[in-house]
Amino acid sequence: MSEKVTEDKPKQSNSSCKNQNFIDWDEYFMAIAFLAAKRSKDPCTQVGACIINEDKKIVGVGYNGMPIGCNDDEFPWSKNQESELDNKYLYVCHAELNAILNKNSSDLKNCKLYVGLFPCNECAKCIIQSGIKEVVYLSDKHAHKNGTIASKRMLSAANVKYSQLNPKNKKIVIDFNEIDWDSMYQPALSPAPKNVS
Ligand SMILES: O=c1ccn([C@H]2C[C@H](O)[C@@H](COP(=O)(O)O)O2)c(=O)[nH]1
Ligand SMILES: [Zn+2]
Repeated sequence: MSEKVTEDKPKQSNSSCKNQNFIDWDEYFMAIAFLAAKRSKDPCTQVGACIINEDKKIVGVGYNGMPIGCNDDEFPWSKNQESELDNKYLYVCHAELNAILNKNSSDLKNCKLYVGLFPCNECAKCIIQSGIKEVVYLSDKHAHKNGTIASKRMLSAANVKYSQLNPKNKKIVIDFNEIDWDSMYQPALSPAPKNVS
């Protein structure tokens, strides 16, 4: 199975009547990162990450969650408890780390990572060591924090490019009913079969 990697700009309408309402590659991979984030049990911040190779094939997806075997009903999700041991930070695996560890290819050399939030310094180290060469992120809300500043220093030193995505589509809705729309709302286009007993 291999789909053709095509130019991702929606073209002007032409006689082929193809759907003009498709999302571009960046939006597609970022949306997959966001969909993965929906699996996160973190009540405050759900982060997802999606890694693609040079052929635009997805080679890893992950979200922030407790390590395997660490029950996410038992480990804490708080962030403001007095004891550090009662807060999530010492335990939770970050989305980028999970996406890297979930890889389904032999290595991640020259891959590109899409992530909702700019990677922290610990994730930056994993990104660099894995061979990923580019990071595309959406939010840089922790830009002022030392962790983010250190992360950017390391990524730049290691020649890992990073850029903020400004998606054309600010919202992408997934509606499971859509698959039946042609028959439900356009009966004239798909008339009921004749002579069906
Ligand atoms: O690079 C990162 C940074 C953070 N995360 C995860 C880790 C935590 O589950 C949340 C951050 O929680 P806050 O309540 O917003 O402090 O985000 C990540 O996956 N990747
Ligand atoms: Zn991180």
